[in-house]
Amino acid sequence: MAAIDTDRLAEYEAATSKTGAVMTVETPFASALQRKIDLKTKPPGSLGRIEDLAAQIATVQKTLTPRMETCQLTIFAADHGIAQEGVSAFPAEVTRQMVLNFLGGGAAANVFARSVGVDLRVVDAGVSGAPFEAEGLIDRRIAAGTASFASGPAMTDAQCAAALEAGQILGADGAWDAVAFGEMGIANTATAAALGHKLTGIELDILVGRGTGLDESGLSHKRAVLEQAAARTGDLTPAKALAEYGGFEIAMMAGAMQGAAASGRIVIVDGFIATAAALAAVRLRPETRAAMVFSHRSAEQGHAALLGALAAEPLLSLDLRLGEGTGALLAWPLLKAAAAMLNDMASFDEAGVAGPA
Ligand SMILES: O=C(O)c1ccc[n+]([C@@H]2O[C@H](COP(=O)([O-])O)[C@@H](O)[C@H]2O)c1
Ligand SMILES: Cc1cc2nc[nH]c2cc1C
Repeated sequence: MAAIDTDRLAEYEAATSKTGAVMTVETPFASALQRKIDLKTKPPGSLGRIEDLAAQIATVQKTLTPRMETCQLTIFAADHGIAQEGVSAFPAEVTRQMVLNFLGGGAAANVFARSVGVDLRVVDAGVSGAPFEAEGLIDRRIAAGTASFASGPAMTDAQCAAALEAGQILGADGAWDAVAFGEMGIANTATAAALGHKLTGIELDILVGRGTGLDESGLSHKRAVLEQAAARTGDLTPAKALAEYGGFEIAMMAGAMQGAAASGRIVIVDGFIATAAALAAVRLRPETRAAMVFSHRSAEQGHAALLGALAAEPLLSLDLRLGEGTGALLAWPLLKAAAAMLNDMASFDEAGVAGPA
């Protein structure tokens, strides 16, 4: 199956614990951090995963007083040649129409972003048709959609490298305490399943799901299309897998995750497609994993398996399957609360509360 660079995998595994939280290696910083958490007025460990989250945020920001006040969501949009094979319940035009909906402020991502105080921007990574003339859209178009990976590579190596690079720059700009990435692309659950399969060797039967709502026969057809497409190639390096079976929004999001992690930011990972992008980012640069917070477990069938491949334990499980970064937005308040716990909660000494007997 897909070739995994075992040297780099060891590096990645060393950076993560089984729960997906950053492993606390015994350093003076890690000890001081654990002590600070344990001295808060609560039985040790009683804030559960919020304690792990606080520790991860502090470790990524390299401070015992992390800031978690501002967050930006970037939505990457692109079209997929594989949509021509009838693998989605919706027509490909919806990608373009939803970009306009994001710009008009009417999509779920806009509504959630406003409700949790997150900034939102939209990037055209490669939507079919002519370039948009709409104001407010960031144009990083690689091409007007990928080619169908049923019959050949989705994109050239040069297009893949350009998408990763554009993403790296976007992921590192601004001055946000955390960044989240969402996507919009009809048929991109097919792309994410094929890419996930090539990156991990997990069977397509496990990774292929209903996406926007395929019925039983649609699902069988999608599986058959993807089985055939996957059989076109053998083992692939992560970069080749991304070019052969990826999408422009997925490659750009993978680059953005790398850029954000490299600049010391927390990266909030959304659903199934975003997790496929996260997997590509980590396979290409294992150190990216330490910055990732997995927001939720999508209802899309293959998401649990992809999360498992990243040793990731998501914060929420709400049966979402929308994408757009909606799950990441809903998890954002938990990150704020975790940092606030570390910064503002009284210690036993400060509050005059007796510690454990
Ligand atoms: O994020 C998820 O877990 C998720 C699961 C299913 C569908 N989606 C969204 O639905 C679109 C892809 O679905 P499909 O059926 O066209 O492959 C794409 O725009 C995604 O944002 C997203
Ligand atoms: C309407 C619609 C909105 C979406 N948002 C993300 N993926 C989507 C797919 C559809 C079909």
